[in-house]
Amino acid sequence: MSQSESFMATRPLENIRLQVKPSQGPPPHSSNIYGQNNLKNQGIRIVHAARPEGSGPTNQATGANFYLPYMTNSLAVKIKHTKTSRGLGVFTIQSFPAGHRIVGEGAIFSCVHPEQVEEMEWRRRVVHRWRSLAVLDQTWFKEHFPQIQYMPLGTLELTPHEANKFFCFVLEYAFSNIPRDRINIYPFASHINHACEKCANAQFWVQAEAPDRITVRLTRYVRKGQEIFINYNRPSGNTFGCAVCGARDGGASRLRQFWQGIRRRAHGVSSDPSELELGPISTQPQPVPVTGDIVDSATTEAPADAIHPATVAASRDGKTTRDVKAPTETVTPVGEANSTETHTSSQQRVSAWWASFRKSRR
Ligand SMILES: C[S@@+](CC[C@H](N)C(=O)[O-])C[C@H]1O[C@@H](n2cnc3c(N)ncnc32)[C@H](O)[C@@H]1O
Repeated sequence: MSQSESFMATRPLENIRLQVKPSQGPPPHSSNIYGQNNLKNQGIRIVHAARPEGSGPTNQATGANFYLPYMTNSLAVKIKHTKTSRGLGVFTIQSFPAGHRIVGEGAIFSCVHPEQVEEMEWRRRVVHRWRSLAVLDQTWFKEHFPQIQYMPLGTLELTPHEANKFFCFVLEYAFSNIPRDRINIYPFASHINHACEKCANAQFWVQAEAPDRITVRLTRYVRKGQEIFINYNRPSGNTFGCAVCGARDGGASRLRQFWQGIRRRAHGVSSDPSELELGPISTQPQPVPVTGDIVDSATTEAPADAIHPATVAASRDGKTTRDVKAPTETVTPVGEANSTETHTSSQQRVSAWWASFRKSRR
């Protein structure tokens, strides 16, 4: 037996985890996570890279015969590090007016909605979905989302740790489609960070029908280099606050409101929502969330062909409640209730004392 044969005999191929070297840079037809596109300077925008003839489609959502939809927005926005705990974010490459459609793109990863199947079955399908991606797609996905850099390439089994991290990633980055049967991850939209309703400078819609394309529109004028924010609109709130004013879902103290005002002005945002320069989409029906961590901002009034907001987050047992109000920035000043109570009781004490004083004088 030759040396290589003995190696194969003792270590069957399926038990060997491939040692994948870091790539030497993005493939020439794609952009890296910073939105740099080699072809951009030549004025060429590659939307889809064709699959080799005869190979099956990668994208289950669209059934289209292409590898991942590559950067379609690299001339309008770029992904870069926010230099904060938020990690990456989406920034404009030039100034845009309110109402501008800043992102319009197809999903790069699509799988069954967690509400549709049992948890274990959902997990199984998500892993299967990853393993069935072409290696080129997996590589691109990993380069684009640093959170999944640890994922093995090809059809290798995931370790329980890798699988768990991947589930969390999918739930954190995916948007639900409107029938709530699929969730999708998008190249740019899934990198947009959260801000409260007042501070978000964009809104998002997911197309009503397959292929679940997402559209992000600006709700106000955005200067070159500013970060794009959408409101995740999760009824159960986020573990993080608004990226601009720091407001937590569900309210802020008066002091926090004061700082919110200052920070908003520093970001060029009017503190009075009525003064905001709103784009045409502000006339769309307001988002309606669902209970649990899963947010679907679809409204019953939306036209049949409307595209509208829908985000998926962590929980999988949320039920749809279409009349729940979106979390608003209702502010309960700290200590106000107590001070009112104190004020009332001291008034009562004074009048009681006055009554007894008058009685004693009689
Ligand atoms: C859909 S991803 C957004 C892109 C992400 N920042 C990245 O690095 O790729 C959602 C994650 O971004 C982070 N994030 C989004 N908005 C945030 C905010 N306002 N403050 C802090 N972290 C935020 C949270 O970690 C959240 O789980």
